[in-house]
Amino acid sequence: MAFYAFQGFIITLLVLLLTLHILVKSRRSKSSSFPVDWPILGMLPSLVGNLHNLQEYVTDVLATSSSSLLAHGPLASGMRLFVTCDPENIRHIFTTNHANYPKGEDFGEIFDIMQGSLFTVDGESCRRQRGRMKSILSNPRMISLMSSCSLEKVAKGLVPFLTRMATTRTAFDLQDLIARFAFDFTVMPIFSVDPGLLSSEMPPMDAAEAMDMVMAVGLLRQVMPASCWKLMRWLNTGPEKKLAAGHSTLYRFVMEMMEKRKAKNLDKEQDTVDVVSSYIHDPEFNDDLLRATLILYMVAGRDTIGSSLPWFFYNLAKNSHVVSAIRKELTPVVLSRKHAATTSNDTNTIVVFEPEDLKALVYLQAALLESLRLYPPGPIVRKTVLKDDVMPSGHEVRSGDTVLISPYALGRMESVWGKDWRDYRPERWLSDNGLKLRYVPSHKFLAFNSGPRMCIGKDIAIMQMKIAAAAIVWNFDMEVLGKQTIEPKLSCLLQMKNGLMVTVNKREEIIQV
Ligand code: HEM
Repeated sequence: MAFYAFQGFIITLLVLLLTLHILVKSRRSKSSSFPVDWPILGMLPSLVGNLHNLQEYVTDVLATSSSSLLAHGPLASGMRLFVTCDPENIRHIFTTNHANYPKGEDFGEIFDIMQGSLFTVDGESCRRQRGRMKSILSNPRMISLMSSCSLEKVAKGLVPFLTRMATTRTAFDLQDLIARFAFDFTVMPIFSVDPGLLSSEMPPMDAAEAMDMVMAVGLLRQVMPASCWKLMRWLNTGPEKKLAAGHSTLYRFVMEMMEKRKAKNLDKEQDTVDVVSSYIHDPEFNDDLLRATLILYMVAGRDTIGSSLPWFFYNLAKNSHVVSAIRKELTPVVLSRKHAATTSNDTNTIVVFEPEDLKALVYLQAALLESLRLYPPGPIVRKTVLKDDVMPSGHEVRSGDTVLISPYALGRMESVWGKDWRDYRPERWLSDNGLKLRYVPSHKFLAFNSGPRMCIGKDIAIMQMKIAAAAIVWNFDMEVLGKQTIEPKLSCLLQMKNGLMVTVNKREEIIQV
């Protein structure tokens, strides 16, 4: 037994060293021309060699493999991967035969900070926790609280900051700003406490950075043989060491928020509506499960919206006609407000839009969805195979195989979106007369997942993004600085590796009445 453990350790070590060697070489050469499956080492060298460019690499490989392929891990690892972005396979995996494709037990190990919460479980536990979250997130008072938190942060945080940057003509990192904004408005309805990342002091973002670390190391843990990352965790080295520090930071953050919430004596009040109040008296949610669930709420809202909006503004910066079309759609809302107002006829003041103003705006929604097509916050989804099965594409998968589905590649397949898939074109989401949103099935547009594990917060998310997008687009002109390399970071979250430096100008003479 000890001999086999030692042998396993040596093989893992060798694979690790070889992998690091290839990584260093490929960083120097910037090459992405490895074959997918190597003898003995399987797909590991090509994966590691293309880590700097992973999403594009997976997209290229899938585009040249009829949207699906089987690959192998190193010989000793027994790892088999099925990678796909074929809509028919996606429908099969997420809906028709979804019981055969759970997240799997190792998913809970990979995202151990949320272990036991809905994010990591399947089966009965998933059914119960999902039902609970659905009822919390469909409560009109919760929806209204979440919208008002975003609105407050737009009016009191985002807009004053942008006005300052416009007045002083200062360039800033939009991704950093949105990260602060999304962190605050996500945490507020969970704990009834404003963490204040988007305030004039711009405090350090330790907890937000720890969440980024969970997602970055989460990706490495998904593509590496488990023995590799577990060895690094045991040795407390490399990314695993940083992750351990990130976990401590997040635990501390949740504890601090709970203390601040407690000091407000909210649990004595009957009508408290925050997320904590929905769980705190439930004996099923012991301290660990409660903490994991609260972190899941933070991840679900902050990570997704925080990484979507920078890509949205990046797309707008390259497509000024879309900016004009959004402003055209917003104009009647502003005019009707102006006509309703009796005291002011100043057309140049800042306008912040209420959820009711924005519900019916289909072009703005289409522009957001089109950005999510090209830049889905979760670029890779992982499932495991329970029983041997045959995919609609004809590929055979075996019990224990890992399935990787790429929403990033799916949004870029010519076979799904046509020859103009590269173009950012909100019109593809609209009916011919432009008045209604077109129905696009979720197995062709996977940004919000598909089937029984579909995102529960989709409508809330769209509203929160509309609130921020409308205020920024209406009140400011934005320009992306030249000479930046805009590319995805290596993470489960599609963030920009180097941020997004922009300048803004306050719009003048917005409406000629
Ligand atoms: C742009 C915004 C958003 C996108 C693109 C998005 C996307 C997704 C995706 C892809 C999943 C599946 C994750 C997985 O199973 O691994 C998911 C699940 C989930 N989302 Fe969202 N989400 C967004 C915003 C939100 C917001 C604002 C909330 C809460 C207010 C939310 C709540 C949830 C919950 C609770 C789940 C877990 C469902 C389950 O595991 O069964 N999401 N979301």
